[in-house]
Amino acid sequence: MPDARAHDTPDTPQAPPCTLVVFGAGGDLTKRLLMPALYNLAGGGLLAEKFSILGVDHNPLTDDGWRDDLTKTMESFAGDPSAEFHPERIDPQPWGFIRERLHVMQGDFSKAATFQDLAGRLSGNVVFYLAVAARFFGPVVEGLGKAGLLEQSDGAFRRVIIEKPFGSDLASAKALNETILAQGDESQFYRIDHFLGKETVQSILVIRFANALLDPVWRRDYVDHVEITAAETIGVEERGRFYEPTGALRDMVPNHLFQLLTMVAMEPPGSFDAEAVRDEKTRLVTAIRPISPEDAVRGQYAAGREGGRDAAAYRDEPDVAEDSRTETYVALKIAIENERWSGVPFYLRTGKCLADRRTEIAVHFKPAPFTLFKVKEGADPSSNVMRLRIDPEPGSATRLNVKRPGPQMHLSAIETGFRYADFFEPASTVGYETLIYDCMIGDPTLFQRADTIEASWAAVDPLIQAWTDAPVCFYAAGSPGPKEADELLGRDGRAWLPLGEK
Ligand SMILES: NC(=O)C1=CN([C@@H]2O[C@H](COP(=O)(O)OP(=O)(O)OC[C@H]3O[C@@H](n4cnc5c(N)ncnc54)[C@H](OP(=O)(O)O)[C@@H]3O)[C@@H](O)[C@H]2O)C=CC1
Ligand SMILES: O=C1O[C@H](COP(=O)(O)O)[C@@H](O)[C@H](O)[C@H]1O
Repeated sequence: MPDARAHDTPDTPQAPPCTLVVFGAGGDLTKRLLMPALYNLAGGGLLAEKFSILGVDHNPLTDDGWRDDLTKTMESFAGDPSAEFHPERIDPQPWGFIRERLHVMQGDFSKAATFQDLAGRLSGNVVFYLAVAARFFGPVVEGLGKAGLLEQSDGAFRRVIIEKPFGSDLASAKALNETILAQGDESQFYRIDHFLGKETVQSILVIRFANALLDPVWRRDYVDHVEITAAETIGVEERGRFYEPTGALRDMVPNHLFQLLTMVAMEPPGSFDAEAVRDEKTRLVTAIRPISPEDAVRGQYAAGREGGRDAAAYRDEPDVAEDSRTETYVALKIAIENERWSGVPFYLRTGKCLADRRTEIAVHFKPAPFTLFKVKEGADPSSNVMRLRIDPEPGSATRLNVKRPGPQMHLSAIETGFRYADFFEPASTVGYETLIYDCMIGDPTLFQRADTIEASWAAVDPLIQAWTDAPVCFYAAGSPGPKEADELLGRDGRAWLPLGEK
């Protein structure tokens, strides 16, 4: 069954009628993520009868051909646990709803004729989805602007969803913002970060601000340090061409990891108004002290063992140079210069081909102040750690000390927590449902504003500059990462939570 749990509560209104124009109709994102998301929205009854989809691609597709291709792809997901989206079966009703609304036109993104052609076909509300390589973001928005397709008249909206990566450094992100904002207003542009479509990421603000138990201790007086991990077991697979000039820092840090950082560290906004939330995010990112190369580790996977099999080195992957210095791993120590977090280090790590697939935030609290329970030298009670688990098993776990049963006052550290799956039905959503729906209803809360993106690039720019031609530290595929990353925390008398263990 399609699953639009995020929206299928009775008070969730249907999105207004609109045309979704998908640039990159024949692409991977369209097949693997956009179509499942639309299917789920249709299943939740959240798309209007007058909703339609118009694909644009330079490949010669026909309406029937595109419909058949997408039907086959959707059906191939059913029951395939390796697919991002794998319902038990594809329900013909919502898929039929989407299928009959699919239309496609051939067009080159770099040709003005494509946009003139589009202008002849569109009226009313339109969301343009740029499921295209980043080099086309600027040209497509310029094409739309010059053809008058971003003019909002007679109460109709024209909005543009822009995929990632948004720029490759501060200068390019600024230039891209300038290009797009010359064609329309900030309120028309929805810069996507798919981490914000994850239910558990959105839940961080609820956990922080809706629990009186946590809110007062979420600050430097009680928090010792925070770890943010986005570890993957997969390598770059077939994406070497994209990954070589990109690397782990650009691919994951100023976007996904900083979004997690803002959720866990921002001040409470005055309201859940989109601009109030985004103002606080920008304020937080702006408070990051420029990251010094001494507080950063860049690694690259060498050959190793992963999942009981030999795993290739990054340099042996397709489309990767044999002497590549692109990093597939980053570890950072970040300082936030504000009243709440001054003196509390935030350690971030992300990488490919690691020992574990895990996205989580671990808040390490300071030790209890009183040593009443210090049983013997070196046997202090463990510090409390609250782990907000995002992937692969959403939930949370908190380490507490309890008395071990027995005549003596001996302590044990236990973990108490919850798994979303124990309380809510498992979702087969892909995360893009929320984002597409929010754009249709004009709610930009979960999208990146121009100033947040620029502040994020500004924070990592010193590293990008310092790392041009810098060597990488190697780590074996399937390992927890380079030893230099352990030393980064070791210098501060701390250690990462181990990867490869629960
Ligand atoms: N795929 C994914 O899982 C994810 C992708 N993204 C982002 O989404 C965007 C799209 O990615 P993805 O779907 O993988 O990209 P693809 O290259 O698979 O899709 C782009 C589509 O546009 C077509 N195209 C290329 N050049 C032109 C042109 N000049 N005029 C018209 N059509 C053209 C391509 O055709 P052809 O194949 O012939 O070149 C292809 O069909 C990127 O920005 C990516 O970073 C973000 C997160 C995940
Ligand atoms: O955007 C990206 O994210 C994925 C990781 O996302 P997840 O939702 O699977 O955790 C990463 O693999 C990819 O390199 C990056 O471009």
